Amino acid sequence: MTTRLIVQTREFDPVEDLLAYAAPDRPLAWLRRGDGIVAVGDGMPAIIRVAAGEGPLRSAIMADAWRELTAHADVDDPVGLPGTGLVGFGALTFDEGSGADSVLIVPSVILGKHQGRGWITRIAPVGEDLPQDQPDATLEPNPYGAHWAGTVGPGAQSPEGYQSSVRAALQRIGSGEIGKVVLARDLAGTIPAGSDLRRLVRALSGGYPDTWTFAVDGLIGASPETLVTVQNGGVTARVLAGTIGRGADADEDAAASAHLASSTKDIDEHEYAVQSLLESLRPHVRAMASSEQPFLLKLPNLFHLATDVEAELSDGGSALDLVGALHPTAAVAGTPTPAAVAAIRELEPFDRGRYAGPVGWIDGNGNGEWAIALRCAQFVAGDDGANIAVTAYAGAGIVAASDPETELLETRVKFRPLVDALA
Ligand SMILES: C=C(O[C@H]1C=CC=C(C(=O)O)[C@@H]1O)C(=O)O
Repeated sequence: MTTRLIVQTREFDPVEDLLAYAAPDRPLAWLRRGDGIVAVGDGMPAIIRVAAGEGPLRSAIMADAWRELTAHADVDDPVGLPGTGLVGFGALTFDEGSGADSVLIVPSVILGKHQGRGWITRIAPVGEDLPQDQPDATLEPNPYGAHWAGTVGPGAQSPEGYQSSVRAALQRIGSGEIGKVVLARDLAGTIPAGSDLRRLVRALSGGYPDTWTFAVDGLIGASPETLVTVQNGGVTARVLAGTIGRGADADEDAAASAHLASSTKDIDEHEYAVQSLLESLRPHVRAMASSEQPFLLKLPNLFHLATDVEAELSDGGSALDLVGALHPTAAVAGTPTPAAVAAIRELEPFDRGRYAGPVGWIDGNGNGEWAIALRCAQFVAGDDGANIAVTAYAGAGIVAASDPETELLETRVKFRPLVDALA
């Protein structure tokens, strides 16, 4: 049966710290430089959950279910910005064969902020009171819980195992089977039961302001890479591939960035990622433009080669339709895609779950912002007060000129934001 929702958005004095209103144990948030959207409390009038085993259709099932939900929603939204009205927060698995499920969550209250404007959206099933009309309705910030620390160590893939997998990938590249493959490794550990996960979200968004910080169904991270953004017919994407760690001082830093900018290995790796995005995006857009040369994106822990792409949507698709068309790019899979995904299945001894999958939000007009879930960890609450399990992931693009030890070090640098924030 179709869920029918009633949705009301109103202007609201911009809130300084959106996260302070989120649920401590299961925050639902999308933040960049203090702007973004956050679910208040943990009410969820609708969840679209696509179970493992739906294969390549999972994003299409989700996009269709979202169209159905929006078509039957009664929306009162005089604010009319991207991210107002009906909004769902989503996280999809990287691999269509993953044992994890993909979700799109509609919260009952959303606080948003964009360039000095604030709003509040309230959502309820038709026939029920909107949240502000319920007897115990309040909108109070939740004080942050006590500081906590976690421990993480090697997961299913050890550092030595990772280097062996890189060597095996290099053989496949040498035989011509693949041109590029992105191989990841995992770290596993625990954090105390009852930890206020907003502390982690806050540390990531404060420490890495140029990233998109997300928290969706226990997947928490700060990604520097968008998969696709749709805003009133305009489409943008930021492609990243090619990485070097920051130097210890200004001279080392300048040398590192100069090395990256002229490294043919990294430029090749980057080009695979750009081409895969452009090819997949082209059928859905017009006036596609991207810079000839990548620029250097400077993050606190590393430099990336980056290319921004802009276009105009030509087929009326939603942000989720584009997510389905673009994922997985060669920034997280490789080239050619089917052979790279097959190599990942064979060479990584774990299920990526939602790591390197699409994470973001969509609104009732099809606008949305979707990142690639990088620099992240999946948190799973334990039963009966047991510790919360954490699995973190980081990968690196392997091309013909890759060196196993350098790639291992690169994953270490990519783990740093999360590992530091957990310590
Ligand atoms: C696969 C990851 O990063 C990708 C995104 C940017 C740069 C990358 C690289 O230089 O290898 C990767 O393609 C990761 O962070 O886990």
